[in-house]
Amino acid sequence: MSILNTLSLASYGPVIPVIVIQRLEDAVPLAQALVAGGVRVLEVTLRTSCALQAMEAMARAVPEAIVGAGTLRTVEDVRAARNAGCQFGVSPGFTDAIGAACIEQGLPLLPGVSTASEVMQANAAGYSFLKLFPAVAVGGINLLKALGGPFADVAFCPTGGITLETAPQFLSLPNVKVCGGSWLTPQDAVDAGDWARITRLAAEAAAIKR
Ligand SMILES: O=C(O)C(=O)C[C@H](O)[C@H](O)COP(=O)(O)O
Repeated sequence: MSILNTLSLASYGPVIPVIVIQRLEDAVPLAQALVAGGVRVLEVTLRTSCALQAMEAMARAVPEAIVGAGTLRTVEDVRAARNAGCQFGVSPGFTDAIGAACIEQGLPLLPGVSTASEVMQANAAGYSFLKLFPAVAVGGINLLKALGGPFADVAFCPTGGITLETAPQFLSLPNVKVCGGSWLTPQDAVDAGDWARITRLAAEAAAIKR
């Protein structure tokens, strides 16, 4: 399945889990656990050395999963994510180089921004669905409401500091289509192979009303 634009990712559910894979062998059971809980869009951060292999393994073994690469920081990261078969990319911030590389290589990008100037820079490069990162630290709900004035046509995926309890407040804003968060995949649960707990966390997140 190919995703035409990143905004369509929001149609799969209210939360995109931000995943850090430390051990390659955890990748497939973790993806299976999230999908079993009703969460299909998975952002795997490029923060670890096995991340690219983890994405490939998830995409191959769990066809219901829509696997994307997070933490894209360079043009090389974009190329690597594309080669690993990722269906979308997410960057913590925005540069014209990342924006252009994703368009050139056909990788739908959810670029990160945290200021009005960065929103304008991303818009100028053709992006109007943006990750607000780190969402809570840069102003959270108040910032999103304020950005909704001048940027009424821009949609956001706030990520950074959001929890199961606070996600509904974010999702009630007209310019928030989906939230990102790492709370669905706590490191201690992954380390312990507690996939049932991750399925429960995924099911709770998938059930959030928006
Ligand atoms: O690694 C990346 O690419 C990031 O952009 C950072 C993550 O999106 C946030 O760290 C998730 O935030 P928490 O849900 O507060 O853990």
